[in-house]
Order: sequence, then C-alpha cells, then structure tokens
Amino acid sequence: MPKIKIRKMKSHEIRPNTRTRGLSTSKSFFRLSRMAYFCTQVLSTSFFTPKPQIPVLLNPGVACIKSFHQYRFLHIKAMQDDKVSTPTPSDECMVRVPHVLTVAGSDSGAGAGIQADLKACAARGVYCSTVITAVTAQNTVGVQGVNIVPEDFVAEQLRSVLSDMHPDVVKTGMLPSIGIVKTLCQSLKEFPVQALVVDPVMVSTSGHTLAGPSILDSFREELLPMADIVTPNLKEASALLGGVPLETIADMRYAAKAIHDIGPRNVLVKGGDLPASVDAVDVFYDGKDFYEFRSSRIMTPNTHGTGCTLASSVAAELAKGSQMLSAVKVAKHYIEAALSYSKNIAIGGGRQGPVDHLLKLKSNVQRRSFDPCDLFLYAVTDSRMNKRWGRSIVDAVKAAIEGGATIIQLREKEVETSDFLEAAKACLKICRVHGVPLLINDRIDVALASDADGVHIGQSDMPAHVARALLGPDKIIGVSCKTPEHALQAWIDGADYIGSGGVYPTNTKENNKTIGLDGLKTVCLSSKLPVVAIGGIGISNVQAVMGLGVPNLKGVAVVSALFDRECVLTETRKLLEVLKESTK
Ligand SMILES: Nc1ncnc2c1ncn2[C@@H]1O[C@H](COP(=O)(O)OP(=O)(O)O)[C@@H](O)[C@H]1O
Ligand SMILES: Cc1ncc(COP(=O)(O)O)c(N)n1
Ligand SMILES: [Mg+2]
Repeated sequence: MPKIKIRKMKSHEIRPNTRTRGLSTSKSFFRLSRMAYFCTQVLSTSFFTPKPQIPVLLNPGVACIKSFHQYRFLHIKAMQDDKVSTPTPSDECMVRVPHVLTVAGSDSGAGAGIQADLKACAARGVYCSTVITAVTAQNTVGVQGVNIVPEDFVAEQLRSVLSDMHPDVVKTGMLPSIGIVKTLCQSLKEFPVQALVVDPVMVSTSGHTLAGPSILDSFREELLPMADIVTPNLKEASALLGGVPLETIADMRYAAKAIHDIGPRNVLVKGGDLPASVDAVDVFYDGKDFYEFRSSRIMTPNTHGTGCTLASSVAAELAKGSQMLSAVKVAKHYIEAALSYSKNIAIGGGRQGPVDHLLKLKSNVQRRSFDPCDLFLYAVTDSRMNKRWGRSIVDAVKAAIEGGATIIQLREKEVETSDFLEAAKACLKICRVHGVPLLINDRIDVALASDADGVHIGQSDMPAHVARALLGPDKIIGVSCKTPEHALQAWIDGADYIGSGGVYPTNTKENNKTIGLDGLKTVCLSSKLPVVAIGGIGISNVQAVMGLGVPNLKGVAVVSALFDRECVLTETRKLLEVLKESTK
C-alpha cells in the first residue's frame, strides 16, 4: 500500500498545538495545511470512494515537505510498501485541515444540497462535514418528496460535529422549519465558529418550496444577524424584503443594502436568474462599498445546485483563511468554470441538470497553488538572446532553475507555435521536478495545450477575465500594469499577481514607457495583488528596487541580466544572492 513521507515541520511553520481551536493567520500554516490535506486527497483515492483507505502518516520521519527559502513544494513520494505502520502522530506535528460544516438538505439527485456542498468543498480542497436537515427525493425533473429531520436529531448531529471536530466555517442551506433555525442558532452560540455563510434556500430552481415563508421571521430575527455573509438569489432576496420586485442590477443593489440592514456583515445578491442579462452578475455589499461580480453567462441547462455550490465555495475559501471579498471572487470564478465544464453533460431527462464540480480532479491534481513568494526571482526567457548565445529554451530554463529562479515565464515572440508547444512541454517537465511554476507569455492556447501553470498577459492581450474563464480557477494569471487603474482591473478580473514596469529603460520591449521607481511604488501601494517589478533590472539596481520596501512587492522579473549572458546559471546565482541581501 502506498504511504507518503512528510518531514517534520519547523516550529515557525506551524503552531505548537494545532489541535486547539481557531485559525492561524500564518500564511505558511495555511500553505502547509493545504499541502497535507492535498496529500490525503491524492493518496486516499479521494474521499468519495470509501475504500481502500490509505493511511496518511504525518509524524516525523514519514513526511516530506521540502522547504526552500523562497519557494516550497511538496514532494510526494508514494512508495509501494505493504508494511504500513500504525500512525502515531505527536501533537506537535498534527496538521489541521480547513473544515466547513454544511447544515443543509440532502438532494437524492446530488446536484444541490448536501451533495453539492461536499463536492464543492472537495474540489476546493477543504474537508466538509454534514448536518442533514431534510431528505429530499429529487432529480433533474423536480422535487418529488421532502422528509424533514426531527429538530432534536438535527440538534444531536450539530452537537456531534461542533463539539468534537471544530469546523472553521458553518455554511447553511435548506433549513425547513423554524425549530431547526432556532436549534442551529443556539448551537452556534454554544460552539462559535470563525465564519457563518447563510444561503437562505427557499425554493428549488424547479419551483418546489424547500422552506416556506413562515421561516422568514426567524431568518430575519435570528440567523441573518449572526451571518458573516448571506447569499440570496433574486427570489430569496425579494422574499426577505417582503416581496419587492427585483429586476435590474440597480434593484439588486437596493436589495443588498436593505438586507444588510437586517444584520449580516456582507450580502451577495446572486443574479443567475436576472432577466435579460447577457452576463451572470452578482452584487456584493459589505456595508460600505458595492462590488459587481460579473462572469459570462454559460448557455447550459445544467445549473441545478449553482447557489449551493457558490455558498460552499465561499465557505471553503474562508476556511482556508481568505478575506471575504477574495473568497467571493474565487467562488464566482469557480462556479463559472464548473458551469462551463459541465455545459454539455447529460444526466437525467429533466429540464435542469447538475453541475459537475470535480473538473479540477480531471486536470492535474498534483499542481500546487500560487504562492506570491514564487515571484522572488522571476526569469523571463527571450529567444533572440538564446539564439545569440547558442542555447535552446530548455537549456536556458534548466540553468535558470538550477541558479535559483523561483518562477519561469516563456516569452517566445519569434518561435513557431509547434516548436513553442514542444519547448513548453519540455520546460514543464523540468519545472515540475523542481516545484517551480511555468507561465506562458500571451499565448493562452499554448498554456492550455502544454498544461503549463498559467499565463502572463499584457494590457493589449486577451482581457484577464476572459483568460480566467478559459483557464479555470486554478491556473496562475499575471497581468502587466503601469497604473493603479490597471492594477484594480487586474484584481477584479481574477489575476493572481501583476508585473509592473518598465522600472528602468530596456531594449527587450519596444516603445515601452518607463514608469521608474516612483511609478512602481504608486502601483504597488494601490495594488491588492502581489507585484513583481520588471524592466531593466539586474545586479546593479535590484537593491534600489527592493529597497522601496513596499510589502506587496515580492520580487523582480529579469530577462537580459540572466539570458543575455554567457552563463545563465552563474548570473542567476549572483542575482539571487544580491536579491536575498536586499530583502534582509
Ligand atoms: N448560466 C450561468 N452562467 C454563469 N453563471 C451562472 C449561471 N447561472 C447562475 N450563475 C451563477 O451561479 C451562482 C448562483 O446563482 P443563482 O443561480 O442566481 O442562485 P441559486 O442557485 O441560489 O438560484 C451565481 O454566482 C450566478 O451568477
Ligand atoms: C436539498 C436542496 N437544497 C437546496 C436546493 C436549491 O438548489 P437549486 O436552487 O439549484 O435548485 C435544492 N434544490 N435542494
Ligand atoms: Mg439557480
């Protein structure tokens, strides 16, 4: 049976006693939690198939997380070994996984409800426990029957999970009786959690009542004031506000504000059913600002369970430690990608089919998530320079990685597409071995075809939100930005980082305006995303750049200083040393 090795974590990487409640805000803690959880997913044949269970051993000596200054990457070593020792984890080495508890109804068709929540959380890499409030007989045609779980048994399930397993976030779906709402509120007072996500489910998309209007008072008086976010669709928002018609984005803004007045800290009014809307627009209000989350509308009948999925994904991101706005943004990108992935699947003969949540598992499960520290020493290739020095793209990339580059971008303006694709595939092999992400400049097609980790795009390339829709939620997207306005748009569009420059004049890019250190600083200070500086940077000026000291400036992107030289390995090593010095 395979087992994995994870090395013992250093004290700065993990809190001393991870069994205690509450979330650590330490980024490395979350990263490690995610990694370890990812191991359990990969090696336990995912938790949808109950058997065979493969023990995941987290005690020292049976683990291997290789940590290396700016980048960390999990090396999973699955060994065929029949002798599996009994896990004896010591407290110090236990890794806590992000955990969402869903309190919702079961959907026998598994498109919505508890089943959607389980799948969405799994797809987002989060553990999900379940308290079932009702069992529905449901399929793609509609809801044939509802059996409400007795209130005291809902209370017992809540006590079982909350008293022992300490979920980070509770997400609610179908709450079919006033008694169940009250029981839930009581339990949450007794066992507080980090965040409460309320999806005020009332009517299924097929038109069946799942929680009647009698529930509204207990929602308004008890549950919503406890919620960190409430996510009504148009019908639910209207019901919460006494039946006001909601037909436009302006109406959704009004509703978001009016529902906020009831007491939840944030409101997301979902516009999946907004009439005459080309895009799928959701309106978010945090009590101060409004944000519109907009995605393309996917033309598909398979939208059953989108609301449950969105709310669970928000809960999952919160459990991983995200801020609310970022959690909503990621969830929205995920539902768009899931809808797009599922648009043509045929399950059932009814009008509304389910979403397929597990798109990610069908792509490469071994990909790790983006870490802003990856931007530290960002190597950008240039085919002209490689030609000049008589080396291939692959040799150049290999040398840069060996020298300490933490991320690679292939910027190959003059290479034929088929050669570019071959080179990208070959580079990817090397990058994966070293745990270094590989990005493709401009060419989303090449990124998709090679399964690279993401793309870097300029202001005149494919808009970032379109790239995000094409690449899905897990690929890395970087955008070149010269102004705070560019940076804001990149964030809204779902980018992961921005590249800002040219900081100094450069001849690798024609007609490129230099923004200087001041321009870079202005962009960094306004950007919600991590920034990598670019343009004419090398050993002589890297200290001045990093010396700006702005926290979200995470590194430098370099072309000539690495590749227009005889020995890429030596130059990369030298630059890495200076870079490390300048960030001490
Ligand atoms: N056809 C679609 N294309 C893209 N996004 C959609 C589509 N239908 C719904 N969504 C999105 O799915 C999420 C759930 O919305 P909605 O369907 O309005 O909620 P509910 O499922 O609770 O009725 C929202 O983010 C919405 O914008
Ligand atoms: C058990 C249960 N919970 C929630 C929904 C809402 O999902 P949708 O609005 O997509 O029908 C549902 N249909 N069934
Ligand atoms: Mg819907």
